[in-house]
Amino acid sequence: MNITEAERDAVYKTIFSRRDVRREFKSDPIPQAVLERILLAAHHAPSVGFMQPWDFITIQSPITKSAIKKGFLQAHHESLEQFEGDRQNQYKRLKLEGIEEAPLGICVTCDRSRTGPVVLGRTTKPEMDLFSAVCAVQNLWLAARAENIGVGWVSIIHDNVVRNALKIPENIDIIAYLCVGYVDSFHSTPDLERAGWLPRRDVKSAIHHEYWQEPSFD
Ligand SMILES: Cc1cc2c(cc1C)N(C[C@H](O)[C@H](O)[C@H](O)COP(=O)(O)O)c1[nH]c(=O)[nH]c(=O)c1N2
Repeated sequence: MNITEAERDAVYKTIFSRRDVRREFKSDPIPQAVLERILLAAHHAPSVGFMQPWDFITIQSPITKSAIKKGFLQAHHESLEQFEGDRQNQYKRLKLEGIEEAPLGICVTCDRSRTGPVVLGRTTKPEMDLFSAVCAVQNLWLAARAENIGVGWVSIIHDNVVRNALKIPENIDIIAYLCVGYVDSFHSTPDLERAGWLPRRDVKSAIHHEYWQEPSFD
């Protein structure tokens, strides 16, 4: 099955216009059929040894969201201390989550023992199962963008807060807490770039030929 030019262009359009969304979520619920398509796309991510270690917890309850938000605020406060001077002031002004505004939360987890202790492809790099779950997050993010749904990843929160709020057993790893909801539009550049936090690197500085070279940033 060949991909047509129009289909190829749609894939690139989706990739380049995907954004991390933290604000401007609309309260419209996500129809069940749409959510199922997005989660099916996530479930079709590549995984080491085909172990499919992920699970997806959907969160709609305001009480649960409020517990997550509380955890974010605590971790956000701690993070603030890591920056100094102007950078700290700039950090303070950033909006870094949409936990309560987004109609839906999705927590992606990883069961590292899902298919037993020995996994094809994980024997020399044990973290490959975690990376597989991140591949599921990326599929989810892109599928959501194709549905005109925004996704924001919140990692400024301690695992134990998410674990307690969502009753996640100790043997399950927490990969991502995602805020999910419709938005009217997607910004053409990342929020952090627009806020002057960091610019996008020139792709040329990321591509090396034959061997590693110190990237130049000019
Ligand atoms: C693993 C991981 C973890 C986080 C993020 C991303 C990833 C990959 N990002 C989003 C991040 O800031 C964003 O992707 C970059 O700024 C680039 O912007 P776009 O995603 O292209 O819009 C993110 N954003 C945010 O506001 N709060 C957060 O806690 C996090 N955490």
